[in-house]
Amino acid sequence: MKSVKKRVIAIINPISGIASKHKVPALLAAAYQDREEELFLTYTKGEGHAAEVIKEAMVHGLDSVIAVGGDGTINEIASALSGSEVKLGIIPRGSGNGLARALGIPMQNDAEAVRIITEGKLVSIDMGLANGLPFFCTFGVGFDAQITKRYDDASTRGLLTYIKSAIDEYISFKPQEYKISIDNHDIGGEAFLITCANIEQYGNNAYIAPNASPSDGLLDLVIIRPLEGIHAAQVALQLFTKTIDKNARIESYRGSHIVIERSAFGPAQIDGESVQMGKKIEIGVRQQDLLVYAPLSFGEAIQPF
Ligand SMILES: Nc1ncnc2c1ncn2[C@@H]1O[C@H](COP(=O)(O)OP(=O)(O)OP(=O)(O)O)[C@@H](O)[C@H]1O
Repeated sequence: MKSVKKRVIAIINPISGIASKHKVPALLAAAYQDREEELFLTYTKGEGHAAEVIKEAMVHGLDSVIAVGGDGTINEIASALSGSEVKLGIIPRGSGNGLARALGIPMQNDAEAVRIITEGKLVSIDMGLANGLPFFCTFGVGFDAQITKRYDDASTRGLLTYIKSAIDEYISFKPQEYKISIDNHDIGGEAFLITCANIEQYGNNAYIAPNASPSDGLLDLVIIRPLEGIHAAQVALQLFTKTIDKNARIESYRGSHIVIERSAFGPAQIDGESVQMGKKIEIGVRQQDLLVYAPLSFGEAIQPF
């Protein structure tokens, strides 16, 4: 009897990030040449295309999907795979690459990223939902949502464009009043930024929730109160030194049901993509809803040296 080969699809976003992708197809073809899986490759044509490709492929049977892109590409793919047995592999090619970094997938070593997919371990991660929209990294309103909107509207991509968007936004940004609750505990007040984090970072090693776990069935709620001058500079530094939790002006909570209410409809960010959302946003989490390939060392305690 002829055995049916397992099917793997690599989905490449041609516009994500700034690093070249032209060597990725040959690298994948070589890696899968002698394996029992059959490799297919496709380039996304725009928003929503990755999900269509997966829907169609699932009808014919699908073992895994390799995302070649950033957190937006991964969000579309992971949303389509969540709750299924189909596994996700990542070759980081975004601007921020938050999920890949949080899992310990290297940024500039494609051979190793591929080896993690073919020989790494599977981990099961949570999926957050903000008014029903899935996220795997972070969801936020306030300053992070405004920067994301600016970045999405910019004509260039990459870290420098992101930094410019942040500085331009900081000059005109006005904090808002919010009603917030987490697991029925009311918080509220004025905030510069509110982030619900499934993973520790936004991407680019900007650690907004240094102790977040992607698999605990909980989200870390981080509230940054209005900041000025030196305090803003201090937070920016602590974001990149993974010490934001040491700042007394920053509040952190952990839970599984968060409600954010604001005065008007406006921007939000979901895994670094800008969306518009209503006044009331309900955020929940589905525990361990997505299977992802990670390095064998993922999850092991890092020994101080
Ligand atoms: N061919 C295409 N043309 C334009 N946009 C596309 C195309 N294919 C996919 N997209 C969209 O590109 C967006 C950005 O992709 P992605 O988030 O992966 O990159 P990034 O923003 O550079 O990285 P990161 O999210 O890690 O910062 C996604 O929302 C996706 O829907």
